[in-house]
Formats: sequence, structure tokens, C-alpha cells
Amino acid sequence: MSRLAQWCSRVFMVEINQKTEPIYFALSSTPSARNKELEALFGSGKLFSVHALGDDRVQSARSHAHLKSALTEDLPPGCQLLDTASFLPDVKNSLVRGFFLRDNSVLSSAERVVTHLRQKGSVCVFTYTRGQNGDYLCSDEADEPAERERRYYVTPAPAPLRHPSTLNIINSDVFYQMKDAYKVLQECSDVIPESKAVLELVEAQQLELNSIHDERFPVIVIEGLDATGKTTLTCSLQKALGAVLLKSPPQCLAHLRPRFDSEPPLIRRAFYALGNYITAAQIARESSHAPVIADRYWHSTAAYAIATAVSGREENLPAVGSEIYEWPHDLLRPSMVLLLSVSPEERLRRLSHRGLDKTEEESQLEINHLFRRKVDEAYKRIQNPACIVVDANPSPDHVLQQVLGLIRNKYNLQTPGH
Ligand SMILES: Nc1ncnc2c1ncn2[C@@H]1O[C@H](COP(=O)(O)OP(=O)(O)O)[C@@H](O)[C@H]1O
Ligand SMILES: Nc1ccn([C@@H]2O[C@H](COP(=O)(O)OP(=O)(O)O)[C@@H](O)[C@H]2O)c(=O)n1
Repeated sequence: MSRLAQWCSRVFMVEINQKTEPIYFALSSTPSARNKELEALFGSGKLFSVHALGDDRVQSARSHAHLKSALTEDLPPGCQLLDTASFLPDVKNSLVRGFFLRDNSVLSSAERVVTHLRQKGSVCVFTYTRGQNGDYLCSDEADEPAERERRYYVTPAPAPLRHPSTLNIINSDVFYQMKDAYKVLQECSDVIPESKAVLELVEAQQLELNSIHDERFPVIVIEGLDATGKTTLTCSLQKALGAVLLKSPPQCLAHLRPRFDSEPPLIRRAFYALGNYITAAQIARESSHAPVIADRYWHSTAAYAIATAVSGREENLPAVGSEIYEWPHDLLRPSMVLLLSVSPEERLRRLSHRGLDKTEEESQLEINHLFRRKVDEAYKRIQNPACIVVDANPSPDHVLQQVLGLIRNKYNLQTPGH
């Protein structure tokens, strides 16, 4: 079967604007009636779909990221790059991400970029042109000559029940047991040597974990978007309760973080997932003699990963109660998770006062209200344990008293010296 014929079972999704519904289409051997949405997508220029090829998931993920930067850097004026994905409707793990390159330039400049990519190999390119009857036709110039003569028409497809960007989350963006995240870093240890250091740290902690008894003191996790006051509150709680303060990712991974932050989601998220298991071992150890306060933990890992993976609007998130929001069965569960919530205006005010460097993702939060809403909503949907939302708009002392009230209500903890 030709390459293009294999894609006939798949549906393509193109997002022209994250705020609006994506456009769905399929390839068929019969033409279809004219369709306004498709006309809006194709316009009058030429269109190419490009996706990276790879022998394994690590290589595919890295090739996709390289392709994105190559296309963005070489984008000629008058051309537009759109995120796209193809998938089998409602079939888990069937999503393949790629790009649409729309060429409305006078000189058909995108064609030169695409030809260059084809020559370099490891990409699959389909070309879309307008037929005499106004239909849109898809062809693959790399296919055998006989196949190139066959006609594949672009036909509109219905929106699937589950938003396609949710199909691959499990084990690509969120990991539900340590061994799944561990495997990802094992698979990339040749191309990212720092992975070995992470794996060694995880192993050392796991060995130690086997000799630790069940925790006795409460373990309280503080969650929230950047600048919601986590650092301020966790430091005050540490003093007020005579607690041990821990972080996820743990300090021992801090120097490796920039390396993994620059990698595609599969690798980056596996790194943060493993960070939680190292923090879990530290929690188990410390909670045998004092209360523990943790600045971020699993809720952060899952909520940011889900919100990044799911494109478009908040409504595209997996529904409440989905298995995506379940806690990993092998990860230590905290006694209480508090989510600091501040209004967008107050959060921006705090960010601007702080004036520190922000991670790329955090600066995206500032401009991307949609993304922030998705992170916040995903935080609230995570279960077992779910988080308790705390109004963190008032003064630091007011927030501290509010949280101490919640903790004491549940655990009858004494403030040192009282
Ligand atoms: N309750 C509060 N009211 C006003 N400003 C606050 C409050 N809590 C923290 N801040 C300020 O907001 C900024 C971000 O707080 P921080 O604790 O660093 O947040 P995070 O750790 O969540 O990123 C800091 O400048 C801090 O002094
Ligand atoms: N437990 C954690 C902590 C952070 N993270 C990631 O780290 C980023 C936020 O960490 P950060 O250090 O900028 O946040 P602050 O703790 O500085 O507010 C998020 O974008 C998450 O993707 C994670 O995945 N899991």
C-alpha cells in the first residue's frame, strides 16, 4: 500500500486559531461537496502537511521539535505555520503531530523550504492543490509513479467525541507508575547522557525507601500557578509548624532541570515525574519525625502536562472523572493538598513586582490566558487526593492564618513554643 493510501483511514485536525473549533478532514477516493471551512483553510495558495518520522518514540519526539524550529526559522514571508495532528477517532495513542504550511507568497517560497526538508529526509510531506472542479487534492511526491496518478480528495470529517489531543496523554505526557517514566529516560540515555544521573538518583532513593516505615506526621502539599505565593506560604508554614520543607523537583535535580526543560514533552514530563518519586522518598523519611510541607508535587506535574498537551479551549480537557486525573498508585499520597488561587490581575501584579526570570512556560502563561485556565482546571480535577482551594488574594499573614486553621482543624497540630 502507498504511504498516502495508509493515511486514508486517518482524520486530520488543523487549528487555525486556538480559540476556535479546529477543522477536521479526511482523505477519500471520491470528491465531496464544497465546504466553507475547508475553503477557509486552503484559501487560494498551496498547502503542505509535514510531519517528522522517527524509528522510536524518543527520536520521533525530538524530530518533531527540530522540525518545528526548522520550519519556524525558515518561514518565508507570506507563509503560515499551523499545528496539526492526524488520528484515528477515539483510538488511544493514535495521534501523530505535524504541521501545515500555508503558502500565500507570490514566489511559492514554502515549496523551496519543503523541497529542502524532503532532501534532508526523515520527514513525510503531502502536497495539497486545487483541482479543476474546485476540489482539494492531496498527493505524495515520494510515492511510486503509479500511485502519484491516483486521486485523493480532501473531504470534511465530523469532530470526534474525545478531543484528539487527549488521546496520547497516558505515558507520553503523564506517567502513572514509576517504571513508565523510568523507561523513557532509559530510552534516551544515549542522546541525553544526563538521564543516567537522574536514573541513578531514583534508584538510590528507592533502595532507601524500602527500609522506611509508614509516615506518622502530616504531609501538606502547597500547589498553585507561579507567583500565587507558594514560596512565601511554605516558608511561613515551616516556621509556624516546625515542619520540614521539601520541593518537587527536589534540590538534587535542580542542576539538571534546564537540560530537560529544553526537551520535548515526552522526555521533559518523564523527568518531572521521576522527580516526584525522589521527593516521595524524602517525604517518607522526614515525616517519621516532623510534619512535612511540600512546595509542588504530583498535581503540578500532571496539571501542567495535561494543559500543555491539550490544545485549544478548556472544554477540550478530558472530562471530570477521567482516568487521566487519577493519582499514580505507586506514589506516596500526601495527607492534604492546598491549591493557592489568586485573581489573574493580582497574580500579574505579583509577577511584575518580582521581576525574576520566568521559565518559557510561565511567560506563556502571562500571555496565554487559555493555558492558565486549563492548568487551573486540571489542578481541580485531579483526584485521590483532590486539592482544597485556598483564596490566596489577601495578605501573606491572612493566607497563613487561613491555612493554619485548615491544618489544625484536621490534625490538631501545635505551633512550636505555644
Ligand atoms: N499573600 C500575598 N499578598 C501579596 N503579595 C504576596 C503574597 N504572597 C506572596 N506575595 C508576593 O508575590 C510574589 C510571588 O510570591 P512567591 O511566594 O514567590 O510565589 P510562588 O512561589 O508561588 O511563585 C513575591 O514577590 C511575594 O513577595
Ligand atoms: N512537581 C513539579 C514541579 C514543577 N513542574 C514543572 O515546572 C514548572 C513550574 O515550576 P517553577 O519552578 O517555574 O515554579 P515555581 O515553583 O518557581 O513557582 C511547570 O511549568 C511544570 O511544568 C512539574 O512538572 N512538576
